[in-house]
Amino acid sequence: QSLTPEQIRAAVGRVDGDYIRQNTATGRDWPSYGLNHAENRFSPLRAVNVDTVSQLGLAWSYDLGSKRGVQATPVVVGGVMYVTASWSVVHALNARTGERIWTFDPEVPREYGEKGCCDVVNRGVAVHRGKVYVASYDGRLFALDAATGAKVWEKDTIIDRSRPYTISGAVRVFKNKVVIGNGGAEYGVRGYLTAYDAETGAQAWRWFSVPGNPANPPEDESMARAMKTWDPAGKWWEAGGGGTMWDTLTYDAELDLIYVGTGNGSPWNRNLRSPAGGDNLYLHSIVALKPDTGQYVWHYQHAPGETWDYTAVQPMILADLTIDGQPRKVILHAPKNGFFYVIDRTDGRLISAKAHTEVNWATGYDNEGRPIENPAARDPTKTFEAIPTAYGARNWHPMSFNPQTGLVYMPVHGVPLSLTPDVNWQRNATRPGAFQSASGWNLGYLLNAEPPKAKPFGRLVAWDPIRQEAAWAQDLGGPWNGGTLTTAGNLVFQGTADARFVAYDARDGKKLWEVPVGSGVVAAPATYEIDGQQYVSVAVGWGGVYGIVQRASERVSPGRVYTFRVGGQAAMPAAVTAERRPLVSGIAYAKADVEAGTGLYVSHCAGCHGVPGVNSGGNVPNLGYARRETLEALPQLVLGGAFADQGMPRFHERLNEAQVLQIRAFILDTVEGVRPR
Ligand SMILES: O=C(O)c1cc(C(=O)O)c2c(n1)C(=O)C(=O)c1cc(C(=O)O)[nH]c1-2
Ligand SMILES: [Ca+2]
Repeated sequence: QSLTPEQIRAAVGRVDGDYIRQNTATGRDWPSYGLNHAENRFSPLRAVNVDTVSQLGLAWSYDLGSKRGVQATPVVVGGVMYVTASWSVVHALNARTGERIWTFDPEVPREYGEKGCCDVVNRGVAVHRGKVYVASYDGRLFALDAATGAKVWEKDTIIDRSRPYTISGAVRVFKNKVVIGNGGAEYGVRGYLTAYDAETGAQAWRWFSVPGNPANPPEDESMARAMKTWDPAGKWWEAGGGGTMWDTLTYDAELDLIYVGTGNGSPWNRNLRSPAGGDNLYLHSIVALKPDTGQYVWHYQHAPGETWDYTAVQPMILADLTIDGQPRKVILHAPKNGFFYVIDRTDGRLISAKAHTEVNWATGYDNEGRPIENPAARDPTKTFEAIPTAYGARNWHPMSFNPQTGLVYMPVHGVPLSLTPDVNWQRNATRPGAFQSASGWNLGYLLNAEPPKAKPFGRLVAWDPIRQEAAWAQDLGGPWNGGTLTTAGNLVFQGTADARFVAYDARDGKKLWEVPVGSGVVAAPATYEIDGQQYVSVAVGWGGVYGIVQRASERVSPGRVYTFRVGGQAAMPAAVTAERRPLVSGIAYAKADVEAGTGLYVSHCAGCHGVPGVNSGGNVPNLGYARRETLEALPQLVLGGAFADQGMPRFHERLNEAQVLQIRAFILDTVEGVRPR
């Protein structure tokens, strides 16, 4: 049952692009993040199917030892599973038994935690010719020996260490090149994608998604063209411009192109970034590049002049569909902005775009493939409650496409947020009331300065991309549910925010099976076969940008991989439940401090700790429910760096004791406002 290093080396040694393509027919392994290069997450395995799914039982579980978000899709080859947990730690497991083979910890300095917007997460590894590749949160890329976890090479992918670049995304390997982007556009960075030789780590190419300083020559023609779509008066290059490529990436072997989705602008607010307007290429676009050189081929920009933290980085799927009687090679794409896009991947032309949920920033698309905008959506003087919000109608949670049913299975959600133009924005200035500005955020908007009116929701939607309409939907109660997997057994698997793992009939959405798991689930499941037995695995661990501050389940177990098979008999691990504490009370505060404390809380604390007392917190505690002793000692804890090992900054250079007491006054006063009487 146990695997020797020789067996592992032989199994992973075989993996390359051809291997991944051949595996598409059998689905025996799960050799890359989205299963195959099309990233459709459709497994041809059918031993687990609508008739047998009710017999699924636990085969094994494995404790990842993490307390923050777990977003990885496990990669499984030849009976070995590679899965990542928070802080970019890699675990190699025997996929038959759950036994640990090795772990690799890149030892991300915990003070790096605040340099990323959205939790210290990692979406997974790539494997190729005997190596495992992972990118760490602090931007280093590692090649590891698949059998031992020993480091083969390491590269610093960050071009400017004075900027808060981070990496959350899963690495991909295409044509013997390791490709990785990065994040940081909430802070102010210039997005780029880099390819490295898989064997040696030597840099092969780099493509920037937005232009740099116009005083310097553009890197290539695509940058020369892009430059004309930005107003130099905005000095966008000082704030980096954004366009970070922090998630989706696919390879089209047929057309020999890679497709990458780009992110939002830095700062968010275009009126400040590029005052004269302009499309601001290549923000919020899908860009086709040549895999050998990184050369630009075409782009499609869904949201010209992006200004709402909308991003095109949400997972793409490649498919061949018959549309109006014609066979079409398409990209299926449902980014944050609420539309579902079908794009011709031979030339980047829009075939169709349809709102799949409530949308108020645009009413539809014109014949040129441009959105018809609602003018209020970028009014420089008024608050706009964009729908969807920056949390997206969808986010990075992977969707799947089942060619048998013709349906795309996507987690859809809404988290309300209002945007008020921040006319006093100054780059990198810490300003009370400017969200997370003390950590270096550069938005150019105030968040929720006016309370939003929308209500949060979450559902699983089965979308027909040809008819551009929903075939069925399941209400999931609240936002931020896991990614999906679909199979030839006509199943859809999804973990939920309220800590369940569920299987549905892919045809009609009927719920067929569910099991409680140890915490809310955000990652997508994987399935594979070993010795004729089909397994279904999901990495569980609540987190991500919404999960930091809120949760939908009181189960708060550490990150864990659960693996199921028909007839599995293992005992489910006991769940850890959040300690139920009352709203904090019994501490005196000065009412006069509340106003100043509100501004400081928003600029220093809100991004991780949420709004005190309105909910019981996410994977970072809500201070409205803190122990009294904690709040009594708040100045020492905050200024002394008591939680530095968990990623909380030591604030002694940013705050003084009087200011921490102002923050505490805000916390306590907010708690009084929500305390039931
Ligand atoms: O602009 C960026 O560079 C960037 C990076 C990331 C990231 O790397 O995780 C996220 C976002 N933006 C973002 O807007 C967002 O909603 C988001 C959610 C998450 C998450 O892991 O839950 N990451 C990110
Ligand atoms: Ca962003």
